[in-house]
Amino acid sequence: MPATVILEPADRCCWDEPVHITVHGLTPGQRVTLRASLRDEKGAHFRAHARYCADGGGELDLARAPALGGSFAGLEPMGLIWALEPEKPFWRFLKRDVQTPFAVELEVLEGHEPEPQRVLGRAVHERDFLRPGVRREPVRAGRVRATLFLPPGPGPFPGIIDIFGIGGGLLEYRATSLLAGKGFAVMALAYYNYEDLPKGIETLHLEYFEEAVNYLLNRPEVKGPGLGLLGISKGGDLCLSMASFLKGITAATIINGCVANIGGVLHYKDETLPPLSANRNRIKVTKDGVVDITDALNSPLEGPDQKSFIPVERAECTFLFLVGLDDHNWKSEFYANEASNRLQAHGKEKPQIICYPGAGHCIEPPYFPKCWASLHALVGSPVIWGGEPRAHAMAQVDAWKQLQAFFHKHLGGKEGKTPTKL
Ligand SMILES: CCCCCCCCCC(=O)SCCNC(=O)CCNC(=O)[C@H](O)C(C)(C)COP(=O)(O)OP(=O)(O)OC[C@H]1O[C@@H](n2cnc3c(N)ncnc32)[C@H](O)[C@@H]1OP(=O)(O)O
Repeated sequence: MPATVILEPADRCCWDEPVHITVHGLTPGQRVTLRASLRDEKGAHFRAHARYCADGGGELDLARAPALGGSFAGLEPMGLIWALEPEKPFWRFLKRDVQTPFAVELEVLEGHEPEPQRVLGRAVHERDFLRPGVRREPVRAGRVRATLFLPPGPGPFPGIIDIFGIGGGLLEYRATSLLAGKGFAVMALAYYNYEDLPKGIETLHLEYFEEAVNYLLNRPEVKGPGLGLLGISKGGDLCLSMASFLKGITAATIINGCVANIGGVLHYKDETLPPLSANRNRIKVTKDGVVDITDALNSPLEGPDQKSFIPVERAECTFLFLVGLDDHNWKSEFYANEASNRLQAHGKEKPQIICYPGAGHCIEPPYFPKCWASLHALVGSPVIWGGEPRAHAMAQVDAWKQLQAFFHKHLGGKEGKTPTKL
């Protein structure tokens, strides 16, 4: 008898939302393997599988039945999504075109063998990045190259600028997922390696970011008086520099950022922050032959590298630091603590720091599969990012809630603190 896969919500939902998966029409206690797969926009194939047993009524409910092994084990209703792994080595899960969904194919296969045989049931779940009603507007204003996402309705909405890290380009998936139904006007901002912006990161000017802040604050749909900033990795130190040097910033969330300027020289008016230097002799190679750069950077507390320390004490905004304790890109916890020390030494408010045990560098929106290792544009070879898959997945769900609560609280909107579950 063929099995029926029931999805709730049926057919589609947003990427950051859970889907409830049940299978009907199995025999009591039947052993089955569930397999999920999707193909990204570059054709790379991602797969996950888990072994289950149907209950006495011949039903399998992933919210109640623990996985008995496979890509993960235990009660993990969303495991088939967050445990997706690329077939291609060193490939990172990314969404480039947020206007199209990812289609996740789910198959129910007979038995628990490593290569299961007969397909008993099948369903496709489309996972969207752009909710109905959300407006996507490319921004080409002065020098600013960005994409603005506006919630339905006239607003005004709290405004956020979203900045990614080394690699450049313009990634929109976090801005749009964050925006979707959550009431923020979010502008994903490119700053290099995109259209007519500089190709490299060697020299950046904060005046570019200032232009972006002023642009967003002047939009009639955006509620002032200040903006939120969200940055990961190199995007994190850029947010710290923006908050320290520029006006109009109310709240900043830094995901695994550095308290020093990274990668290239940063200019603002007559001030310059040199990049934190590194010692390539401290780069390690793991037993799998992949590069680990955790120890490569010098300390921003010592010698000439102190000049790269961002003067966070000048910032007038509130900070939230989200830290993966298994970050293998760099020492995110140390940097967050040093930012906190510097702020407090100057009589500023102690920032909120949330540390996630077992989470790596790339803390993405919920259910993004963890990338084990991928090309690092500055290093020129694949590097490991860190993170234990389950802990990393749990951290992503919590971090997502925390940063939204933080922005709602400080930019106006729903008040409230989300207690961390970890
Ligand atoms: C000693 C040094 C110490 C240095 C410390 C440095 C600290 C740096 C702090 C950071 O910022 S860490 C990086 C965090 N960055 C991000 O989270 C941004 C995410 N961006 C990326 O991962 C890449 O930039 C991206 C994969 C999006 C590249 O996008 P592109 O649009 O430029 O890709 P394109 O299609 O032009 O391909 C460029 C290269 O990327 C590769 N690529 C593309 N998509 C990929 C994918 N999905 N996964 C892995 N690799 C990918 C592609 O194969 C190709 O490799 P090759 O140059 O070897 O041919």
